[in-house]
Amino acid sequence: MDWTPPAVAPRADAALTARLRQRIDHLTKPLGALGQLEALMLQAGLLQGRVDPRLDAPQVLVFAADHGLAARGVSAYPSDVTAQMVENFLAGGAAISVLARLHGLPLTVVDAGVRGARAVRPGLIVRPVAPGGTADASLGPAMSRAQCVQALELGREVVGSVPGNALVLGEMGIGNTSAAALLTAHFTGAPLAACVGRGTGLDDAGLARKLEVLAQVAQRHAGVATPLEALAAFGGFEIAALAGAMLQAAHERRLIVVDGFIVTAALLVAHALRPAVLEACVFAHCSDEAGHARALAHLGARPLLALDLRLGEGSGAALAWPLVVGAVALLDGMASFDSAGISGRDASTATA
Ligand SMILES: O=C(O)c1ccc[n+]([C@@H]2O[C@H](COP(=O)([O-])O)[C@@H](O)[C@H]2O)c1
Ligand SMILES: Cc1cc2nc[nH]c2cc1C
Repeated sequence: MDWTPPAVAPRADAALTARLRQRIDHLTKPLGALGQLEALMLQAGLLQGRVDPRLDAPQVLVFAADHGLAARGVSAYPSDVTAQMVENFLAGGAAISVLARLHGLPLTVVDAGVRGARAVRPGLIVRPVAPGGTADASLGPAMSRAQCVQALELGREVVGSVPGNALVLGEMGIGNTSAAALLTAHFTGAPLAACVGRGTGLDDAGLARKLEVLAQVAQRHAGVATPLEALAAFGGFEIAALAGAMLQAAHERRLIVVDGFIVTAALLVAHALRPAVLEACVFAHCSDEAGHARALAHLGARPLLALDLRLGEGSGAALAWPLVVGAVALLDGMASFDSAGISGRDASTATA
């Protein structure tokens, strides 16, 4: 499949790493006492190429699309809910709407292929790759090669159209834990059964049926070779757009706050194409959905939170956002041992 991802070069800057480490270690706290936030400080500084990273015009982007495979009864909810939730996002009543408002983050919803027609409004980008969503992956590829490239490019363009240097990414799409499970099994090598979960809340019988259907889909597409072939085989448009968005964001050295299972599945694709995309990624939480922990382990990721969330729509990433803000603010605003006249560790050994 012909598509060249944007360049995402790894940046191993030993001098800047040493300066950041020095700065972090001299803040007025016991060495290492800010734990994972110190790793975040270092990451933000390296990403931006400066010892004093800043968060500028952060944005929430939620990519939405429908899945043909939903017709096979793999979700606890009907596909209609995708379009209905898009309206809820825009009306301000969804979890992500509340959290984005709370944190002063502009929310943009991207219709990458949600069933039904909708008018363009502020906060909504309508760019369906196919108006009805993806095709049923149990019958053939969820999307054509051309559609796959179109969705990847959509994600890139959306990122290019919004300001700022940090993105909180989410998704919405009934059936998309199925696509995410298939992608996770494909990219991590974990057994499919370990990657398939209850999604929106299937009962035991529903989960067994979902696993049966997904095993057929995996079997049908067992020959997929490249990352883009896997993405096209399993879908969906919102996942492909997210992969494109993450690659573009990493290319521009924007910070990406990764939400749950589905956004991480999109990252598996992006990572397979450009491994250095991880340098831009902050992992918000470990979802309750089976398979997310596998994907995170494959990426060597350590998420900030574990709240048993399984909502999606960027809600976990928005909940973790204040931790990112906190880390950057602490790096910027805390006094150093020298500036505050506080005795460092060396003083205790000197008097011992
Ligand atoms: O982000 C997650 O980890 C997550 C886990 C389970 C479900 N979801 C959300 O639920 C929808 C997909 O669930 P399902 O059962 O329809 O495949 C989709 O809109 C996701 O945003 C999201
Ligand atoms: C109501 C509802 C809200 C959601 N938000 C993200 N996925 C969702 C799935 C459902 C069913």
